[in-house]
Amino acid sequence: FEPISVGITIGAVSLLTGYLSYKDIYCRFSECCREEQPLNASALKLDLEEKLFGQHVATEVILKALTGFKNNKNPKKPLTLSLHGWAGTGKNFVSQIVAENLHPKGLKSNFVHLFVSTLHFPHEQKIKLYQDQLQKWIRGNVSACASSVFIFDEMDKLHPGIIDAIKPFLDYYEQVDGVSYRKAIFIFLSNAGGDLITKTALDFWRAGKKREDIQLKDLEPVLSVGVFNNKHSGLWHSGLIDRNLIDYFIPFLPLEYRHVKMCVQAEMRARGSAIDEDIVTRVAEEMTFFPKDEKIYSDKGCKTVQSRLDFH
Ligand SMILES: Nc1ncnc2c1ncn2[C@@H]1O[C@H](COP(=O)(O)OP(=O)(O)OP(=O)(O)O)[C@@H](O)[C@H]1O
Repeated sequence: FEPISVGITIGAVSLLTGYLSYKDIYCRFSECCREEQPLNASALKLDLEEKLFGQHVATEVILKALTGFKNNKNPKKPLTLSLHGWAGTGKNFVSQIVAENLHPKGLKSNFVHLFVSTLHFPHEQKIKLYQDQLQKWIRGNVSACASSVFIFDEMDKLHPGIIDAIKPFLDYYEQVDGVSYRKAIFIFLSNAGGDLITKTALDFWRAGKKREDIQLKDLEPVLSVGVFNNKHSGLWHSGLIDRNLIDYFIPFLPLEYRHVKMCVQAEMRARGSAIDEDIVTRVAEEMTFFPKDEKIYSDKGCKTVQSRLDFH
């Protein structure tokens, strides 16, 4: 044994463990960006299966997309998900679940950022300013935490100029101005294609087929007409689609009466109250359903369930 090198080794080891335990303690009290932390895929699966009702296609695609991306040590581009569907079908809700599974504080995390078009970018004449601010914001946040999550709600109302501003970050570049965006996740939410997704679900229902038999391949052509070739949609104008910058298009099906009931029950559970089936039925029956004759799908999805429950 050579006393000096043994001493150095012991010193180095204790410094390292000291640093690790310091980091552990620090991260317990203050939020840390744990970019190398693997995704707990079974926890995400359980969350989606237990909390998200009536969205078997979205559940499957989201699981596949996130596990694939997080298991890849060397992604070539950031993950971009585009969520489509009717109002109140769970697009924001899913983003929240995804965010919580990536960063435990979810939407409150310093590493998760939600933008709402009409709220954050309301004035068309200020587009240049918004572009500048948004680019700085994304650059700053990805530099601080590579696995940052950016959610853009109301994507169909987003000015194409704003989409242009995010486009360089979504591409296959190794770095943009010294920052790599390849571990970040971008989630876009929109109603674009919602009417055509509903039509497909309705065709299945009218043909006597089960909702659960609807597959992604049944909806892909629908999305391609409603979203990819819709010249009025911001997505089309921005060229995100023809440059293949969106990794997954995720359809959300319209919700039925039984799903609305499940939402009411979930809300009662969340409020810590016992499930009262009479109230569940009353709240669900107060919602309006379409089409006019069959009345199958809730026109607001589960959106107003929480406020309606307050009246009972
Ligand atoms: N599929 C679902 N499963 C469980 N709960 C749901 C589902 N869809 C909606 N909800 C409930 O309804 C609330 C409103 O839904 P959410 O905001 O996710 O709708 P959205 O699809 O984003 O609508 P919009 O397009 O209008 O923004 C959610 O917070 C959640 O409580």
